[in-house]
Amino acid sequence: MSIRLTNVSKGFEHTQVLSDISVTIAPGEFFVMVGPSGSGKSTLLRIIAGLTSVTAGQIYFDEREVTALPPKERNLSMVFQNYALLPFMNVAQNVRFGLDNQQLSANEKNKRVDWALDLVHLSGLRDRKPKALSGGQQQRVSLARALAAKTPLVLMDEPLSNLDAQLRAEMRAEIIRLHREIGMTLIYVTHDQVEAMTMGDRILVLDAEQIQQLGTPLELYNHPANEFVAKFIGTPEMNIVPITVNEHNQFSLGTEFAAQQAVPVPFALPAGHYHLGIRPEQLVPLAAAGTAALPATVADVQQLGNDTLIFSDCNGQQLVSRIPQQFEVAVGSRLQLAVPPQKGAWHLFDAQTGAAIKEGVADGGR
Ligand SMILES: Nc1ncnc2c1ncn2[C@@H]1O[C@H](COP(=O)(O)OP(=O)(O)OP(=O)(O)O)[C@@H](O)[C@H]1O
Repeated sequence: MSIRLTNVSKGFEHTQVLSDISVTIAPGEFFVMVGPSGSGKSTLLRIIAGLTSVTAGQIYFDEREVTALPPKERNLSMVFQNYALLPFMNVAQNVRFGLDNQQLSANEKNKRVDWALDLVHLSGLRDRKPKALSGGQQQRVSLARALAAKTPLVLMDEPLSNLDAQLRAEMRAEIIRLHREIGMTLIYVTHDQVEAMTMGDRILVLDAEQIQQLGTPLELYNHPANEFVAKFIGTPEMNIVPITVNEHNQFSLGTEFAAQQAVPVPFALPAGHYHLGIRPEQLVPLAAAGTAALPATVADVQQLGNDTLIFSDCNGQQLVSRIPQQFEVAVGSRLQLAVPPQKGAWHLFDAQTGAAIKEGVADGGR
């Protein structure tokens, strides 16, 4: 089922939450909506479900307008963060309960329950009550209940946020598998950018009432539309620092040109003030002092086992580097951070608006 929102806005009494949201979701897509707390992700999902009305705009399912339809007429199912299981029913009864709205024979309902429990690997626990299940198992029951209805659209609102890290990773893989097997349209809300990056065909980043960017995970990572997306996607977050470029194509960190810190820009960049974004993995120390390097002082080191994070100070700007190995360096020592020579590692943003500078400058006038 395809989903289309046109100019959807939503305000509550004292707050505007969504303004003019337009988006089309393709049939069978795994579509993730991500954003910080309070950005309106759940509100947008509830609008699609029919649980919250819009202030303006229209919603279409397969080109049929559903804006005014109640949830039970929209042919969808939902999975919530808190599982929403009924404590006095066992696992099989909870799954069957999700079929109550459907005109199916008792035999067909039994088959659906068996099928859904099998899908989530819970057939052996069908007689247990929810309180005798782990958090991950309870979440599996709520998944089974949503899947048993075989609706062409499934909505999930932070379904994994009550689980510990290991279970979360397991359930992530499980949901990806279920989506692949069943092929329903899946709209998934999370505030966790790792979930968004690893699960979604496309990601919609929501903030300040607006769509900040819509694209595939790697489009967002490699070409963030603005500083908000650049910082939101990726861990540790992208370094974004003010730079000043002079007429000799040299730059220094900071809002004023510092001649003693000047480093050549590896491509033509008009003089001016910018915000420069560099991913931590693209800002690694040079073995020896080089011409295109930023001198920095190590402020902190975090050994993660497989990676080392180095936090440093360069001309008053805080920077973080990620080195994909164990790396010994003392706090207080001096480092030369190599300026990445490839243009793709440079993310330039407008110093006032934070919008990515795409044409003519960062891409060298392509
Ligand atoms: N029924 C309501 N009445 C008034 N304000 C509401 C209502 N529901 C949500 N809001 C407000 O709308 C804004 C967005 O809430 P929403 O739950 O959609 O955000 P979210 O991005 O899902 O956040 P979180 O990640 O914290 O769940 C918040 O400021 C919230 O206080």
